[in-house]
Amino acid sequence: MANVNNLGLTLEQLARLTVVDHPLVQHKLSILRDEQTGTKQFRDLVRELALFEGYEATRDFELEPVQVKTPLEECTCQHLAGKKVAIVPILRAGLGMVDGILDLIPAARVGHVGMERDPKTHEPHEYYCKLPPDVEQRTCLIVDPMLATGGSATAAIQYLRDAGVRDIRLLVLVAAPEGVRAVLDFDPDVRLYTCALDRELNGSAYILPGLGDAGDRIFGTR
Ligand SMILES: O=P(O)(O)OC[C@H]1O[C@H](OP(=O)(O)OP(=O)(O)O)[C@H](O)[C@@H]1O
Ligand SMILES: O=c1cc[nH]c(=O)[nH]1
Ligand SMILES: [Mg+2]
Repeated sequence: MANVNNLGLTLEQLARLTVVDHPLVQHKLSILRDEQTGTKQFRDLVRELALFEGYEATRDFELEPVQVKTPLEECTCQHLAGKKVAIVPILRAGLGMVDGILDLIPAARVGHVGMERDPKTHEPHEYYCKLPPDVEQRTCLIVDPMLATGGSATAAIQYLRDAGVRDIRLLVLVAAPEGVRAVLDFDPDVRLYTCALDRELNGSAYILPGLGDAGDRIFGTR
């Protein structure tokens, strides 16, 4: 696995990278990587890991005081200060992470960005995009289990920037060093969350050790 200190990132870029290394996350990720893990369990784990990661990626959401009357007395509590959120899965594999985040933020809107990598050039091709009409007022959580070359993620970030979105956070489960550098170099403000920093890409731009093709494993299309 890669070490966060050996990625050649600047201190400013390091501050925008979070590796979610909670023991439960690492345990679930090990099962996800296992080639013996079947479609149903794989899909369940992607959803659960997205929930854990969403918890970390929303840690700085602002609160405001609210008065609550318990059965015993009134007290001042905190509730979310009305932050509006959009979840933006990169199709297909990103769809697997949507429900886990919706479990945390049920009022979030969902936009879709359809990208497919060309198997030879590894360049992403956009085939579908649909965002909520007020997306520029929302914090956007782009979700995709895999960050390999970074081509798909940077194209999705550019699409959201063109739509006027200011607060963009990219949530992936497994990242290659190449993809981490590409994303943090590409956009000076995006924040990146990953559960694992893997070693490298192979000649077909698949992540090593990785978990194979996330889309095929989620949807059983291999
Ligand atoms: O960082 P990159 O080099 O762009 O690679 C990562 C992308 O590749 C995979 O999608 P894929 O194109 O296989 O589409 P799918 O989700 O429909 O399987 C993955 O889910 C990412 O979107
Ligand atoms: O390892 C990889 C790279 C891209 N897409 C995947 O699904 N897996
Ligand atoms: Mg795929």
